[in-house]
Amino acid sequence: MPGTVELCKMGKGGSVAADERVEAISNAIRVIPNFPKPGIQFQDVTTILLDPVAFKHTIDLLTERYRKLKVDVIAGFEARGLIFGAPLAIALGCAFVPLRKPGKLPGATISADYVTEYSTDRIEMHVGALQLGQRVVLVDDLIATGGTLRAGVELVKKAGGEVVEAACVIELPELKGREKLDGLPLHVLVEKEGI
Ligand SMILES: O=P(O)(O)OC[C@H]1O[C@H](OP(=O)(O)OP(=O)(O)O)[C@H](O)[C@@H]1O
Ligand SMILES: Nc1ncnc2[nH]cnc12
Repeated sequence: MPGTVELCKMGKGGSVAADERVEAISNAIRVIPNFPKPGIQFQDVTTILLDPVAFKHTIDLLTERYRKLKVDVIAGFEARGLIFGAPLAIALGCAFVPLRKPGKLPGATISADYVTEYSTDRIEMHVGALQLGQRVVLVDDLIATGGTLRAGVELVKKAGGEVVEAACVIELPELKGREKLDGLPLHVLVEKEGI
């Protein structure tokens, strides 16, 4: 997979080199053509979850990166960002804030609308989930057009937090999502073709 090694120069990490771990993660991702719409190459991360070694490599690589930064909060996007974000927060010993689809959070919320590769949607965050000035890393499984992450940045800013970086397991570079992030650092483990 071109580019994956360069995307993940961690120095000394676990006992397995970072590039080998990235390759194991990349190999564990299943591609489902034409889901949920014709023309979409769906990058299915549920097959990472079936492989405990690849799943652990994913959380370990992200932990090694964010242990070095001062991070107060990991914010993960429903649905698949919750899967990777929550164990990362545990590993870092910091708070986890879920960013959820409309109507799912029971308390008062703030929201931001966005457009993805195949849908229009909204994310919500609980009022009071973030404290003023907290340093936040946004986590999702994948960046495509960048609409979801951009909405996450908007939400964190509305709540008075500071987004330090965004982290995704997968980037679809052809969809140029990075360009929507206005220079926010984006850390990805694997690049894939999405269309
Ligand atoms: O960069 P973007 O174009 O915004 O697309 C990326 C988003 O799309 C997918 O979620 P989806 O909207 O399919 O929701 P789901 O995880 O609930 O299925 C993916 O998990 C990201 O959250
Ligand atoms: N190609 C893709 N695979 C998986 N999730 C996605 N979200 C947006 N585009 C996607």
